[in-house]
Amino acid sequence: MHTKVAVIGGAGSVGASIAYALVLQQVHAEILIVDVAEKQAEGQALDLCDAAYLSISRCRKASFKEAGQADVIIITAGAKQRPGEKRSELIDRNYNIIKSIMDSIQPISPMSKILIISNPVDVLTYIAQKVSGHPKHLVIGSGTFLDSGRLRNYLGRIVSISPSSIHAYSLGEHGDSQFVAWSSASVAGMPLLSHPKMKGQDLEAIKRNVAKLAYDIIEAKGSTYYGVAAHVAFLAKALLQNTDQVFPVSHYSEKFGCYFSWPAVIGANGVQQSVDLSLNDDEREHLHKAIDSITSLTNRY
Ligand SMILES: NC(=O)C1=CN([C@@H]2O[C@H](COP(=O)(O)OP(=O)(O)OC[C@H]3O[C@@H](n4cnc5c(N)ncnc54)[C@H](O)[C@@H]3O)[C@@H](O)[C@H]2O)C=CC1
Ligand SMILES: CC(=O)C(=O)O
Repeated sequence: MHTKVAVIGGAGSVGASIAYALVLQQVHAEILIVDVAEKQAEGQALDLCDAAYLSISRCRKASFKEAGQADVIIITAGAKQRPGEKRSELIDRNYNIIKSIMDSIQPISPMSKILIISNPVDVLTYIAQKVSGHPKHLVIGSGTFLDSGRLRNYLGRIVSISPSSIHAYSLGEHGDSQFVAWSSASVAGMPLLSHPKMKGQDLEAIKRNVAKLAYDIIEAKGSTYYGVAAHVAFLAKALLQNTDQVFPVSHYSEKFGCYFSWPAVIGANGVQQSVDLSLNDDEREHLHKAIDSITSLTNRY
């Protein structure tokens, strides 16, 4: 099969769930499972092959070198949070892992799109681009795509409307400083905050509860993987099928000199365009705080 999607860290919970989501979403590609844990990678690939019988996807274990030639290279390798631990606390453990992976997959095919998922994702996306020298628009972090999905689910329950009819973004950092762009949020063509069921809602509490969901899931079952997997498979499809869909993902900003999560048009050329979304003064202040939080870590490298 010509099209290839590599999942590095594919033996782990997030990587294997992404591969499974790609199979279930009928992605027409060969999915390459790559991991330092070779035996587990072999097991995951064999298990996924059984599922792929009912799909147009194919699946096998592969090497780091093969991953470097894939159309989309998804990186989920690395340490995960313990209950109560912040994503930013993973940086020392995951910096070396991302750096060694970027070295082991060289030479990277010039048109490969690299999708970073490992946490802290905004910081590691910056590092992956910096150490590989791969073009900035082809290195993307999953950012707040998952948080925005969680937000839309939460708001959908409040207004009793399908989350797919709600347009609202969590932005900035896939971490504790994320914020909601309330001023641009809409439902069924009307400003979200004008919806009668949004009257009297505590917006700060909504934001806090959405940002806390990852902590709640980790506390309850040790880690999160299905939510992120479904979102990342969707993103990979947009890259492969050149859909020009808009997703809030971590991408490079020339203005701020770092990666942070912001809506972008995603297609075969990676980030095709960063969306010109306007923020009010309060949201702009939150954006600057999120950027400070990210750059306080990236500045170390
Ligand atoms: N961005 C997001 O929205 C989300 C990110 N994550 C992050 O994803 C990462 C992975 O989480 P899990 O899959 O739950 O962890 P896990 O422990 O189940 O899997 C991690 C995998 O990485 C592999 N690995 C470690 N070093 C490697 C290397 N140098 N090369 C290749 N593979 C290597 C391990 O062998 C293991 O299979 C964590 O950093 C976690 O915080 C998790 C959920 C959501
Ligand atoms: C773990 C993580 O980053 C999340 O579920 O949001």
